Amino acid sequence: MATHLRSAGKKCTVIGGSGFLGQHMVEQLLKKGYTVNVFDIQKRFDNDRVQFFLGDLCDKEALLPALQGVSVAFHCASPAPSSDNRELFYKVNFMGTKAVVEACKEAGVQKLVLTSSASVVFEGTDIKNGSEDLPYAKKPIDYYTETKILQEKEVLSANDPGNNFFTTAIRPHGIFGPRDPQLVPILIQAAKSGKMKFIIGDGKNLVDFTYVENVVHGHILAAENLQKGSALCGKAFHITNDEPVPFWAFMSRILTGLNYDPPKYHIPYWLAYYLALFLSLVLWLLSPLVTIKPTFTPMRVALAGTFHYYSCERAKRDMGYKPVVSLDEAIDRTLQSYPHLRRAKA
Ligand SMILES: NC(=O)C1=CN([C@@H]2O[C@H](COP(=O)(O)OP(=O)(O)OC[C@H]3O[C@@H](n4cnc5c(N)ncnc54)[C@H](OP(=O)(O)O)[C@@H]3O)[C@@H](O)[C@H]2O)C=CC1
Ligand SMILES: CC(C)=CCC[C@@H](C)[C@H]1CC[C@H]2C3=C(CC[C@]12C)[C@@]1(C)CCC(=O)C[C@@H]1CC3
Repeated sequence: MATHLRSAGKKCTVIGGSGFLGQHMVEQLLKKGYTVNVFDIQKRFDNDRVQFFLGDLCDKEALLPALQGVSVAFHCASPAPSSDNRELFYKVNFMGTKAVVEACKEAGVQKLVLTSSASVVFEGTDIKNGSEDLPYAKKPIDYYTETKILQEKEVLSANDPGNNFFTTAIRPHGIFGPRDPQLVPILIQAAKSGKMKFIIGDGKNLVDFTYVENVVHGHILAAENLQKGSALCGKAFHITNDEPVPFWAFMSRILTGLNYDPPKYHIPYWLAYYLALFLSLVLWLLSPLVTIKPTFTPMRVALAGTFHYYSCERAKRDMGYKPVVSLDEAIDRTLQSYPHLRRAKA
């Protein structure tokens, strides 16, 4: 059945709809004819076609009005990984997600699609073409990821066909695109302050970077294919660009595209890792006196210096997923969208 027919008359709620991914979700859902509610802790855009509900997702009572009459809820809210706030990650990603599940059931929502993360299986060592069958990380790279694991387990185990409640999780990796507040802005900030001189390791490690519209496409396909007896029920799916790329080639392309020099000196992976670890220890000791957010954390060094790319064969097979925007086109569109980060040529 054509997508526009399947989506006719569908009403959905995007929890976290004011965020980077959330806003792109809202735009595509509206284009596909959905009626869209946004539930978020803040309102970051205006759109007459969207009904906004402001509140904290940890509060079930606040969520309920946003879920009335809705058939699909997309849960893509999370504190930013860089907030580095243990209590907040636990409260929002774990306890809050329990509240989301409860509220969906109480409001009679039939489908819940969670935005998880491919990092739930990443322990800081190489993953090449990893499938969804990899076990959850026993030692997740940070506390954000630890709570993404708890969150994903909570949502997948809530799948309950007997009560007409179906759940699934999308695991994207390295989302980028227009309005992303993380990847490109952090990279350019690091370049501006002269920190992007070194390639960690030999620079050959392949990584997935996934264009935001492909991530959105995966979520919408998941919602449309999630039904009684489908292979999606209670399962997680990688959504990638299906074009793994050397981490440092990708970074260099963004840097040169915005008129910054690419990194050219190599530093051994373990040296970078232990330097970052030492730096975080020093900053932790100094934290009662001063708060400094380092650019290079052990987590970022691990992400920058290892292979970690994932197979999206399961999504292709079970929901007919195929990236809709190629990596080349995605990078061009992203570069175009950041004129304010472009360095004036000397
Ligand atoms: N960006 C990436 O590369 C990847 C992201 N993901 C996942 O994708 C999802 C979306 O990420 P992204 O769009 O980048 O994140 P954003 O931070 O841009 O968006 C998340 C939104 O959720 C809101 N939010 C946070 N806490 C609450 C709360 N307690 N109640 C209601 N709303 C809340 C945020 O508000 P505020 O800004 O005020 O906190 C923000 O508007 C997340 O679940 C993330 O874990 C997964 C893999 C990769
Ligand atoms: C080495 C350096 C300073 C690179 C700058 C880019 C990084 C800020 C990004 C490179 C890979 C990104 C990434 C995430 C955040 C931004 C990066 C570290 C996530 C941690 C975001 C949340 C997730 O669920 C997993 C992502 C993995 C990749």
